[in-house]
Amino acid sequence: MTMNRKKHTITIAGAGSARVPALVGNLIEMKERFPLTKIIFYDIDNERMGKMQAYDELVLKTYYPEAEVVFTTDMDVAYCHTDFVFCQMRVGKGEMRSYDEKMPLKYGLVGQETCGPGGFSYGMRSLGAMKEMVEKVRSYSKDTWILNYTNPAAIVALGLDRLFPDDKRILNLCDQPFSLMKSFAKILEVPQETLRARYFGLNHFGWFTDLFDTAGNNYFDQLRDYLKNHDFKPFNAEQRSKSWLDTYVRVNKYMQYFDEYIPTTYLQYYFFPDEIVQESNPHYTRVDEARDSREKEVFEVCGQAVGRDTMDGITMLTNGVFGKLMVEVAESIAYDLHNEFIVLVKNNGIIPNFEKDAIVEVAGTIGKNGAEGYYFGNIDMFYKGLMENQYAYESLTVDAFIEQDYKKALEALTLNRTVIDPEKAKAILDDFQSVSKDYWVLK
Ligand SMILES: NC(=O)c1ccc[n+]([C@@H]2O[C@H](COP(=O)([O-])OP(=O)(O)OC[C@H]3O[C@@H](n4cnc5c(N)ncnc54)[C@H](O)[C@@H]3O)[C@@H](O)[C@H]2O)c1
Ligand SMILES: O=P(O)(O)OC[C@H]1O[C@H](O[C@H]2[C@H](O)[C@@H](O)[C@@H](O)O[C@@H]2CO)[C@H](O)[C@@H](O)[C@@H]1O
Ligand SMILES: [Mn+2]
Repeated sequence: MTMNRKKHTITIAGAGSARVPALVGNLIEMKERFPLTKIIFYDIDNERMGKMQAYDELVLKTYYPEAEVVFTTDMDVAYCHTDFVFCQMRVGKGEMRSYDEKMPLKYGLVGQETCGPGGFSYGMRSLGAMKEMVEKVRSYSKDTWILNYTNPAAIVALGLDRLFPDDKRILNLCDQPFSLMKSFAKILEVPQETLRARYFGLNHFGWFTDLFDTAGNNYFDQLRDYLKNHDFKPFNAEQRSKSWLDTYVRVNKYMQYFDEYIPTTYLQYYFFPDEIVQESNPHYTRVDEARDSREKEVFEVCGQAVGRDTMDGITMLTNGVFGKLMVEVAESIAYDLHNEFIVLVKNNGIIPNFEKDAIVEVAGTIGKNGAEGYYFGNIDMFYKGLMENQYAYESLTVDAFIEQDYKKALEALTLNRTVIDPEKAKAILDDFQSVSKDYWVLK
């Protein structure tokens, strides 16, 4: 189906991500909906990006010959002339994620990529590189859209809003609600494309409050009853690592206590930290599992393309979540479609009885001016208390980064529901500081 839409240039920042080959597949699948003239692959690590370059080049030469393809480690080449930045850096890479996930376990604290003390340390790292990226992009253009996956999205989104308050072309994304809705669709045996949700919270700290389809059929009570009586499995359970399968099942545990709404998988770290710590292996955490599964599989497929000039016998990778969401968001902006997504937006009264400056995660639409959240209304005391505490942690973390303020960092960690104890907060903060000198400094 030829749509003759305006063509764009995109820059993939963090192109050494093991998720990028599948993102390229999504771009190929959606070339009529979101056509491109040029794709710039940018990373600071040429060796890592190089592991996938032969594949990226071959699959695009085969299925997207009209697109110009550039690989670079030069920030200026990456950002000087581009319509969209698809940003997915892992600042400090797996090496630092390993510290994020392992060091807290020494103190009986949750070790996780985006939540708890690991999320604090990761947020401090990401804000530095993200600030540098935005400044570089904006030194060339105020019009380039920055679509960002770089985590922890909660800290990055709030920090960039504080650092660039007038920049209206930065949009932070999370694929978790989109991914969970795919799993809900499979459970309910309905097409995901027709499903719509209502949701509220902060990033990786929220709840589904409704689920219905475009024909007006409501599925929320049916889904909630299912999840109270059956193990929750992801739509792609057969492809997921054990730690993710365990994560999904803990949603059932949460709902044995609180079943008004359906929680994101990430809330478990704040409700069952001790159990999760007990089940954690301080020598082998999610980063190791991801390296030995997703990364290993992707690098193996990409390795098949080295020296080849056809894709014969080589699978084209795609991803029904990460890459698909990013491209659909870019499409909705580029052509002002106002499609519905779960979006990260400034509260500003969407939840009237919650902090107006918080970045909340709610249902909404995306068009040429970015994301607009649907009005949600007041939230009950239980959720308000949880979110105000979490927002205070997020806000103090951003302050600690901007002001290089040790005391605010300690306050942030002490507030975090997975830490609480100031002795442990100080111990983990000092440990993280000792390994983070290349990324952040506190005075
Ligand atoms: N928001 C979401 O819901 C969501 C979903 C999935 C992944 N992510 C995030 O996306 C990012 C990528 O994760 P992954 O596992 O796919 O990637 P990865 O760890 O496989 O690779 C990340 C790449 O980023 C590069 N990088 C680091 N600093 C950079 C910088 N300053 N400029 C350019 N590139 C830089 C690294 O060299 C590496 O090649 C992470 O932050 C991850 O947490 C977010
Ligand atoms: O542990 P990882 O590196 O495999 O994934 C961490 C990310 O997990 C979430 O995204 C998941 C998504 O929720 C899941 O269903 C599947 O589709 O993979 C996605 C990653 O592409 C979460 O939203 C991200 O913030 C995490 O970084
Ligand atoms: Mn996410």
